[in-house]
Amino acid sequence: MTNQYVLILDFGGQYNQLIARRVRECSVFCEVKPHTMGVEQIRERHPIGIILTGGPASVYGEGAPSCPREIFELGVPVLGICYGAQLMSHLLGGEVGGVQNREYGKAEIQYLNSPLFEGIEKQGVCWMSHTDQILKLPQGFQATASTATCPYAAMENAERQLYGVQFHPEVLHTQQGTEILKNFLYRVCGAKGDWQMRDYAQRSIAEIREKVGDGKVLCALSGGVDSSVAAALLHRAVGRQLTCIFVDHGLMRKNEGDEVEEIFQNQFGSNFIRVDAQDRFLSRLAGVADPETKRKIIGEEFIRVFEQEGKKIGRVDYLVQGTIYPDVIESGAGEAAVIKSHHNVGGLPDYVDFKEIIEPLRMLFKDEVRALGTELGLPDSLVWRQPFPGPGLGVRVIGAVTREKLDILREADAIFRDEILRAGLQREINQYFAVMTDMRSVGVMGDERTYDYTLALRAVTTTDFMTAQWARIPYDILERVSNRIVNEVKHVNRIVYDITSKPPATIEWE
Ligand SMILES: Nc1ncnc2c1ncn2[C@@H]1O[C@H](COP(=O)(O)OP(=O)(O)OP(=O)(O)O)[C@@H](O)[C@H]1O
Ligand SMILES: O=c1[nH]c(=O)c2[nH+]cn([C@@H]3O[C@H](COP(=O)(O)O)[C@@H](O)[C@H]3O)c2[nH]1
Ligand SMILES: NC(=O)CC[C@H](N)C(=O)O
Ligand SMILES: [Mg+2]
Repeated sequence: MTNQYVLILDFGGQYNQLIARRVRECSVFCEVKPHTMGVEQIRERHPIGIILTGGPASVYGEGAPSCPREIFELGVPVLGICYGAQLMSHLLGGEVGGVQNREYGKAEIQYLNSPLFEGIEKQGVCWMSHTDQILKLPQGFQATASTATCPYAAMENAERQLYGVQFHPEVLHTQQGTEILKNFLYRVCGAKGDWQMRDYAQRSIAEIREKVGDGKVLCALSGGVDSSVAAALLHRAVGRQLTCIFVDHGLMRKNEGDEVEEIFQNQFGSNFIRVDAQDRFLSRLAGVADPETKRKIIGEEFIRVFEQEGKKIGRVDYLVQGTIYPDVIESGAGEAAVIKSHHNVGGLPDYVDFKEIIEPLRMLFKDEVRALGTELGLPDSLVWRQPFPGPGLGVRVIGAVTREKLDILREADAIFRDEILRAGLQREINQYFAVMTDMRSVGVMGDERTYDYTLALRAVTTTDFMTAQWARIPYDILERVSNRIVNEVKHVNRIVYDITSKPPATIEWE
């Protein structure tokens, strides 16, 4: 494991994991670490470059997060982004202050000569998100970019290899952002591009082995992409010490439990348990309509089932989950707001009876998890499965969950998925499913009045599931789906198609 290494010091910005992701995209290994890391620890890691992230604080505010001034003396190139650039300026004797024209969103930017901007158009669009800015450059620095309201949109001291940008190159709205980061890595830090997904796999396998030793591990396996990839990693790392556990909570799709059992009972060694926990989940959910409460109940029940089954195997120290980065950020990691409590993060109970939860994919985005799955040799049918949330149909039956509503939803959802498959759209559309609304309306069937449920269809295109577009499914396919559902599924007399993007909506309805 002798990959070149870039250290990202975290000051609490919203886009920090995106920085890490872009660096990985440039084939360079990196880690995000707290800004409190000491200089000695930093030195020991021999970084080829250091990136200081953005963050919500003001450098001159009380208790503002900082980093040791010595990192600018290590002879290692440093790139400060937004707060990171302001901090660099502040620590090196420049001046930072609030300005009237806070810049938020896209801005026209003019780039000057700099290794960071080599090979890119001098006029471009960047993404800004700040209320403070650098008012006076530290000694030895010069401005290398500007916008209408921000004269020091970039600064550098090329001799000392210190660079700062006020804008966010990691956000795709910054047209040449990836190029700029690449320039920092390759032209300034001397990166060779010696990192690949394969290295991520090897590194995590080694780390898992070291942590687990000869202990036993229980892997929560849903049959979905994330947990399959996590299980594959674990199986490589600890072989027969691994048991995979699949919980049928009664909120699975049509035939899903049997399909998962069939695929996985011999996939990662033969230690596979299927638990029928339908009654306990459904009875705890009875009459509960609030989405967050439902999610928390499901999150807790999952853990209690894992604990119980763990005890049956003997002493199990580690629980593995296929948690990925969007689950973490939406559940309100660090400074971020809670959007919804993913069952495996924000929905976890306070007390969990395992020594540790291992989440080897916690920092990865969905498309990176897929790449890793392919790297580990998982079949395409698994790697490209559409995601299915842990709380399952529990968050797709709006309001209180009943067996009747679940049954209706299962049938309708199966028809929708079947038609998408028949139309060959399953790769193009990244997630598609039916939602059982909590609403009934009047219809007419066979000359008779009906008063039945409204069912919604949801389909989106996305790469990272953090933002999404509603899918433009051809009308004739929608029509066929609608006809089939109303004809084949009792108690549904109206179908609607969800045409909202994320944001402002989310992909799931609850
Ligand atoms: N029915 C289940 N039985 C056991 N574990 C589960 C179940 N559902 C979810 N989990 C656990 O919760 C984690 C998060 O669920 P999530 O749906 O995000 O991931 P996934 O099912 O592995 O992948 P995908 O996003 O493709 O559905 C899973 O990785 C798995 O560890
Ligand atoms: O395992 C999960 N546990 C959850 O609690 C959960 N909630 C949403 N999702 C999935 O996450 C992606 C983004 O969904 P939202 O736009 O609805 O937040 C979509 O792919 C959702 O299906 C979940 N997955
Ligand atoms: N995005 C950022 O890093 C913001 C930095 C600082 N809080 C500002 O408002 O200017
Ligand atoms: Mg899932």
